[in-house]
Amino acid sequence: MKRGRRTGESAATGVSESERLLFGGPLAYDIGWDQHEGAWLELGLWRMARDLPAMVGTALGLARRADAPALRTVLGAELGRGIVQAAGLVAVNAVLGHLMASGPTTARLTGSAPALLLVAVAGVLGSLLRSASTAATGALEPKVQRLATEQFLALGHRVELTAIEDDEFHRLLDAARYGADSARRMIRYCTNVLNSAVSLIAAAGVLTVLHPVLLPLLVLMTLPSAWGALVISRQRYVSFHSFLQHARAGHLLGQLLTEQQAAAEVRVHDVGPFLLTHFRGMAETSEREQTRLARRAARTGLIADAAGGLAALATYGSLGLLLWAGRMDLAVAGTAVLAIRTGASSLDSLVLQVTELYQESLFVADFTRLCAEAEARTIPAGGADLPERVREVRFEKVTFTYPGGPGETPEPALREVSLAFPTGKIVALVGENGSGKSTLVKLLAGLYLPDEGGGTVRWDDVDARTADRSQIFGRVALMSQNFYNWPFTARVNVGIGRPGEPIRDEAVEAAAAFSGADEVLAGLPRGLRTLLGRGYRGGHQISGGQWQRLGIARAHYRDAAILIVDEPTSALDPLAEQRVFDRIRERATAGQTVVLITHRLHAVRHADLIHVLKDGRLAESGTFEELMDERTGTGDFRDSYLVQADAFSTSLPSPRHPDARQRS
Ligand SMILES: Nc1ncnc2c1ncn2[C@@H]1O[C@H](COP(=O)(O)OP(=O)(O)OP(=O)(O)O)[C@@H](O)[C@H]1O
Repeated sequence: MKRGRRTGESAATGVSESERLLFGGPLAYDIGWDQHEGAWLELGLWRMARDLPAMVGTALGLARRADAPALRTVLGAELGRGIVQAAGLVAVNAVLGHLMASGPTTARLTGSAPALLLVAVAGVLGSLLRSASTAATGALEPKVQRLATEQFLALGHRVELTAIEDDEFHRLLDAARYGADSARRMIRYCTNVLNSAVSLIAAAGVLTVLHPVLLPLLVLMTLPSAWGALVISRQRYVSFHSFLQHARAGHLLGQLLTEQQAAAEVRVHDVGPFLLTHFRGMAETSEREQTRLARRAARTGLIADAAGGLAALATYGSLGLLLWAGRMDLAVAGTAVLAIRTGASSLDSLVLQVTELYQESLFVADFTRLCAEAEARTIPAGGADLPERVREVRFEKVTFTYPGGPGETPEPALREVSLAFPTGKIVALVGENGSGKSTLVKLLAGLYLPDEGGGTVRWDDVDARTADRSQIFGRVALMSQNFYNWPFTARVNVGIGRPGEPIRDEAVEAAAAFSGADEVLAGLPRGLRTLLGRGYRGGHQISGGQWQRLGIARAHYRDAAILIVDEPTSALDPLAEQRVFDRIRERATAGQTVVLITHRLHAVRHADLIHVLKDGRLAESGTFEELMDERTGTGDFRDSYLVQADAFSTSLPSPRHPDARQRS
């Protein structure tokens, strides 16, 4: 029943044509939360009362860690303000008592003077305490946000790669990012709640003394607005979750229109109007949702106001009745009206602040859930030590499957693969697109582990599953197909290969010479200090091949035991490519293991060992000669090699470039 109602809430907006066309289906949907989390979404008074303390505890815990003295100042000042307000109310009561007593006006005025002075002192003290609280809150909030964001980012970068690639985990990451901001806002709401609660207690205390029936009436007056605020808050929260991916996709469309990478195609292919149309399509879906929410909020607000009005009528009616029946003095009734007004506004503000606090706390709960989930999916720290000098890394019947989406049963990307990477050798991995080469080297690099019961990757006798993964990472330099172009200086683009150490310019220059990036550096306006990335002051753009040379330099600078190069030279010109392959051979001679993935089969002639993958299985292994020999090879490698060789078989004029002639 509840599930149906909730699903209906967001389904009401429908799926836009843009979502269907660009993203293949609805992005605003209710999955996950209903099915897995269920009860935590139930926003009711009871649940709020039960969960809120823990959530407030989380925010206050963050605040204490961020700046304990500032937190103490805020709490002390707010508590003080409440007490001062209570004293002020009592003093007002005394003033009214004196003014409405019988006797000459001068005597009544003189009699009320001390109480009046107390009212004034309470006002001044209240202002001082408020400014102390404002200053401390202002200092505390950004620190809490920084701490929460840092915690979020620290967890995010330590989780397994499979978690980062998991759609559900990504949704949680999105929500938790918002939760870090919520932690900041919670501090303000916490102080407001504290303040309203103390002044409410003061007003309630005064009311109870005046007449016991006034207190329940005060509570009755506020219940409808509490209900209204809760319902609206719940609707907003459900909507936020339903629209998380939709909002990200809409943002993406906006970004694509102005992004540098897409800029050329956007203009030449005239993609701009297409993207803009769909941006509007997506935005209109969001607008419909906002309109729907606003209508429901207006309806809920009306009902709450009507009920609140009836309750106010009952309260003031009861006060009138008490006066009429002579059960209350006029002075007491005056104070009662004042206390009811103060109490009602404190209670209103308390309810509003608690509801806001609760709404924020739900996002902080996402943050807490992310922390727990990330903790469970974090790459474990510690483990078995790798041998000082590893003789080989061995794959034994390794099967690996990428996680599938809901309702999918994905096929394994690797099936029972057994092969070895001996130390100090050049090992080539070849095979068709999608045959599993990149997946296999990610297992070698420790980024993925084999399926449960799906074989073992061994570093000599140490199983990668139980090994200290940071040691595996430390042994590997990865120059992957999709290496990252860091939008920093050229120096950092190479030096980030060893991020834990100060960058040494001589080593950076040596690494650049290794990959041919020295020529790139020579052409940069500020050499190593040139910022690589348009869009920032002094930013410089380099070509795809030049980025690749820098990427290879970075992998070399890392100076790891195993150098994995996945299609390292796809963007290099032929001479630069030849130079890189020559240098890679030198590295292997110097004792480094080189794992080379390439589709240019002539480049693997000099490999010590070639593994051929096909449909996620090992098709054959051997030296170039063995694979080319009809008696020892299966033909998988030979056939592909001959197809490529055939393209070059016509006799060509000899090269003019001296380097090329030397090598031929
Ligand atoms: N992150 C991923 N999530 C899910 N499936 C993936 C992921 N990466 C690769 N795959 C799938 O795993 C299979 C093997 O992909 P892989 O990238 O290892 O192939 P490859 O041999 O390196 O291909 P190519 O020569 O085109 O680079 C493919 O079917 C691919 O769709």
